[in-house]
Amino acid sequence: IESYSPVTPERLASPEPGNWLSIRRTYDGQGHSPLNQITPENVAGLKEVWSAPTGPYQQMTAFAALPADPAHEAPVLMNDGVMVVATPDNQVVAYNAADGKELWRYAHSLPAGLIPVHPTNRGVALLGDKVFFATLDARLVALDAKTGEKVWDRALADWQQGYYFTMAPLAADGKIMVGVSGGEFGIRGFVEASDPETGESVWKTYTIPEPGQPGSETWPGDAWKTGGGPVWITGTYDPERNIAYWGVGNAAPWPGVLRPGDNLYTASTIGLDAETGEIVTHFQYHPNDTWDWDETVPPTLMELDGENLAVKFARNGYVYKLRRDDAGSLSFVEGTNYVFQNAFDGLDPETGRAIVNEENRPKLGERAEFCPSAWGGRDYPYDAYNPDLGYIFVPVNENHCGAMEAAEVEYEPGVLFLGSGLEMTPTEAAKDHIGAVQAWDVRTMEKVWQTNFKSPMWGPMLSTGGGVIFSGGTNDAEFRAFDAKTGEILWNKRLDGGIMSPPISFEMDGKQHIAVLTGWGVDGGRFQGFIDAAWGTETVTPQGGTLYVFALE
Ligand SMILES: O=C(O)c1cc(C(=O)O)c2c(n1)C(=O)C(=O)c1cc(C(=O)O)[nH]c1-2
Ligand SMILES: [Ca+2]
Repeated sequence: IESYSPVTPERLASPEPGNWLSIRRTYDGQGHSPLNQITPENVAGLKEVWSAPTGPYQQMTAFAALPADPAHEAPVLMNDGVMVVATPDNQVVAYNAADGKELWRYAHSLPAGLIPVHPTNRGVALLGDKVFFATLDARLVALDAKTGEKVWDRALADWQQGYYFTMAPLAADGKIMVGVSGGEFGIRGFVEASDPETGESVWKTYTIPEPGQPGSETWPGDAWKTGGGPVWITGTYDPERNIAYWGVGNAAPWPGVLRPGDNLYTASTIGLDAETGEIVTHFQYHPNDTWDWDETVPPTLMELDGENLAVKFARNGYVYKLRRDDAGSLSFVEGTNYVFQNAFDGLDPETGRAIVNEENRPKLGERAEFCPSAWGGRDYPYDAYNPDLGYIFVPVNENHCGAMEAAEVEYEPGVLFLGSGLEMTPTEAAKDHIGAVQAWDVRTMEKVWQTNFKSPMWGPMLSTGGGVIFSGGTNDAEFRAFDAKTGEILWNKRLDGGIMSPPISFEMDGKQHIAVLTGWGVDGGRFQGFIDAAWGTETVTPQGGTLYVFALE
């Protein structure tokens, strides 16, 4: 690449309307493009401009206990005509946005014996003249953005002990931050910041406190050492207060009865001082997680009517409106369930603490049923926020329940540390629909519309200034445009594979474009597998693996 526009901190904090420089475009996680040429009136005229296969996968061993196909979950980033994307098998590819021509490709070599439980990658971070990505063998890699050549590469944890990376790094405050996966292996989760030039560690903050640290009193004995708390979705960031908000996943092993206590900071949002890594605020969605409800998606940040807010659709089936005070501390405003949920009796109206229904809580040697299942009201796929409307759009799955029966389990490094089986059963109402997109008005915290799909919904959302939202996510490989105000489907096109990656919007030659990647698998595929098993059906969704670009003619 001859001319590459360096990605400055200023550009990351305030990207040009025509570019998409970080995975949700802006640090607040809104997934919103201000471009407004594509409108409800003209979106039906959207046509493919070009498409490019991301190429064959490197060989990866399948996870025999719970097989899954690799899935594209990375958005393509757009920087002044250069597009960069990461593939599920840890390749990074740069394309010319004008014609889809491949500019360079980097293939990270994965060690023999690696068995990815979640074979995916959620994208790269751009900073300066480098591209950063985090690998399934727990390394952080820096590439030269002009050539794709490796600049440095460092192991942040030991993959043989069950640590791995699936998230896109966060480039903020002159650092590259990344959180670690491995909640199903009894890891001790962390977020680590590295120096972009040298790769050296700047700070490392564990999500599970050790004895003596605040929150350690919420863990019995040595349980903190293997307590889980993975962080596998990129944090949102408030540049003004220099706080990054990260979501912390499930506690390990799964059944809460094996580790009595609140188990901070599992199933929480934590706010880290980007300078030091210090935990400056936290909000726990449910104490003593026992449902594998990773709360890893960070809250979406917005300023509305002069208030700094954070809205979180939790995997536990409740939506939370939180306030961020002048120091960036989180406090509960209100919350309600957005799908049917019978694990809680409600939320404490003052604190937002979940009031757990003890009857449905998994116990030792006794099967307990709960709704929604472990995959929750929503899983990984991002919501998006339209600041003009004050609406937030969230992909959900409902009408499915789970069950667990707790059993004692011995920790062994690098071996699944679950303490329960995993069940998922669609309910009678699932015959009508499982997946849906919901729109909520953040002012009133009321649902404005809901558009249902018979299929599960595993598609991250894109919001645009023209009042059109885009997503895939269903097992029929359709890519759709919806009216942001009503939820009406305005346009749809079947692509070469199911879509689990976030669509983006960018400008080229004065024209608004939409780009998205196909690539179906990981937990959306597993979830479909459980439905097929319950109903005796066989759903085949093409795998895809192609980058598509669309524009009006
Ligand atoms: O505990 C963990 O470390 C961990 C990691 C991941 C991941 O890194 O993708 C997922 C999950 N858990 C998980 O529970 C889950 O439902 C899930 C879905 C997906 C996906 O890509 O669709 N990843 C993950
Ligand atoms: Ca998990």
